[in-house]
Amino acid sequence: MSLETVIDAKGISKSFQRGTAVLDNVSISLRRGEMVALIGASGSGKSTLIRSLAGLIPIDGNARGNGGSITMLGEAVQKNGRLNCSRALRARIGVIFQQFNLVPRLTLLTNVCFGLLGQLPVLRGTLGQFNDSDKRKAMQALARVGIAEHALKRATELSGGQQQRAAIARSLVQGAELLIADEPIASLDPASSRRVMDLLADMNRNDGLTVLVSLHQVEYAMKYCPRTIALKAGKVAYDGPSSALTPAFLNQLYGAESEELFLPSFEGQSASSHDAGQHWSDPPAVMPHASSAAMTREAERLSA
Ligand SMILES: Nc1ncnc2c1ncn2[C@@H]1O[C@H](COP(=O)(O)OP(=O)(O)OP(=O)(O)O)[C@@H](O)[C@H]1O
Repeated sequence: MSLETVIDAKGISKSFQRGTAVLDNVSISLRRGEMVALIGASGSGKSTLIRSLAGLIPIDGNARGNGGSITMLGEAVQKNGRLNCSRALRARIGVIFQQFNLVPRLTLLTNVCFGLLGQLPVLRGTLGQFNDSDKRKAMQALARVGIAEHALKRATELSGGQQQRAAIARSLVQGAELLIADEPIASLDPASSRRVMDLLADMNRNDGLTVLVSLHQVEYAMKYCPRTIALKAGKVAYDGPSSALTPAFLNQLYGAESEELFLPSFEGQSASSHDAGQHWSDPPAVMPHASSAAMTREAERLSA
């Protein structure tokens, strides 16, 4: 694997209101080819971090000019509160959202063609004039994600899982080198969640895409992502192998959210096993956010 750093965020902070830091001096870096999970309790700052990395919101700056920086694929996205993301750089970064961000009244084919905008002359792109070659690329991407037969349906006619796969197809035609996904499976059922995570893992393995994916469900982080970064109250609380996450640490990370879920199956696992980087011998039956019986069954299936 190349050792090239493709995400480099240094000392970034973000406050929406004066004096309330949602991100507090966060530094993370990802190397090309990694697949990394971003986890944390609700409100810990995962979406804010993803949106900052994608150059969708400005990070905080300060008068001294040393307010943190984000560099992606070797180019500055923002520095000390100033956004500076070029069109060319945006074309190299795919962003996947929980709510898919497709244009509802347009067909899947057209939505996927929008992934080509960064490669087309501005006028043709602005007018949405896609030629046969563009459409062929979009069809190939839709076939890859397994929904080619729905190409001419409007986005609204499809299930959440199918729409998310279309959003992934859009990143495929975009030719993104780096994919940042903000809770892409949060609104999907377990079967659709697996398909989406399988696709991200396939793009990571076979296309060499670097993937940063925020997840509510720790079991998916452990199953799909060799490395996990955990946020707690806007700070990095853990950055290391997913296999070394311990029940004790996760209980602490999720606090009240996981109190009842973790205790019975995680007794005997101590914080020291986390420190020593030991692995769970038996993955837990129930994970944070696994509030329904369906999710419990899913966790068991994934850990089989
Ligand atoms: N545009 C905004 N204006 C004001 N506050 C915001 C804004 N966006 C996020 N916040 C606040 O920032 C904090 C972190 O939100 P964020 O969405 O990043 O958390 P999260 O970890 O992604 O949570 P969840 O898992 O529930 O999606 C929350 O307290 C939220 O209310």
